[in-house]
Amino acid sequence: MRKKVIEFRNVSFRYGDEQPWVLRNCTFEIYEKEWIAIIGHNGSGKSTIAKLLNGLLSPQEGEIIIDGQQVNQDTIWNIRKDVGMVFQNPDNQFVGTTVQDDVAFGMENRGFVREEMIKRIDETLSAVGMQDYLLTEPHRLSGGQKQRVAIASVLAISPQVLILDEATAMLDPKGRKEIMQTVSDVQEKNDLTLITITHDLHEVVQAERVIVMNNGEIWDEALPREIFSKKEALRKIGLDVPFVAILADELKEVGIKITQEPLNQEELLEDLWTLHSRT
Ligand SMILES: Nc1ncnc2c1ncn2[C@@H]1O[C@H](COP(=O)(O)OP(=O)(O)OP(=O)(O)O)[C@@H](O)[C@H]1O
Repeated sequence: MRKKVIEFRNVSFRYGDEQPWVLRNCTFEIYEKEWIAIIGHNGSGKSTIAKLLNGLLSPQEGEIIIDGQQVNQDTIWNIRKDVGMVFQNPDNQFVGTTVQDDVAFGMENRGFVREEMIKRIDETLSAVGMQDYLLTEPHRLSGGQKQRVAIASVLAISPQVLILDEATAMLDPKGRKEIMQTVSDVQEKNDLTLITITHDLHEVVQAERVIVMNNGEIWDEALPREIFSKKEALRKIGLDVPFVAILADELKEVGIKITQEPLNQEELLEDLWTLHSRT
């Protein structure tokens, strides 16, 4: 049985006493080494969940438990070591004048010894393919390279949980794909629990489980295939479905017997190929 790493218990949150609730009675669990995608329309509360997870915000109601510890003022520093976050805009995340200074920063704050820091800078930058840029100034990097360095900086403090909050949103499709490949590799190598908050459907189908937010509430929680089979309902709450799923429906309408809800082109082609070989 997998270990529970994150637990939201009846969490409600608002940004001020006079403000509307932006999360209402949210309950979910996330297990070690799981890859969870959180999706939902703009303003549905996804980033607020991320900020609650590493203690940037505290809920007015309910409890958040991370690796057995309730998130509160006493546990916050331990929890920030356990939960690393990468945001949308890489330029807001740099503090060092060179790539290596930047990766060192989080470790310096946590009192790592120099030899360990050098080892981790080397390991984490190699893991994201940026080992040749140690002395480069961050502003000279491309968007994708900046996000790689941001990921290395987070990995350097060995978190259990990595949260990517729209971390690929500013990249082109090729850059997105490359970053997600890197993320998937580091997740596997470091046994990370991964939470990706995203509007990108390619990222969503890669996850093991999807949490769908709607107006601050959990609307559904299921495998990507189950989620994307609810096409009409998803559209009603302002979400897209993968093109390949729409195409599969249209093929069914003209009498082609698609057997499963495809998540990508390969699955649809495989299905069509099997049908073709039977006829
Ligand atoms: N600092 C803040 N002060 C007041 N309200 C806020 C603040 N940050 C977010 N909100 C509001 O809280 C609600 C949820 O915002 P949140 O950023 O969590 O949504 P989201 O699902 O991540 O949206 P998006 O997909 O646009 O990033 C929105 O109505 C937003 O306007």
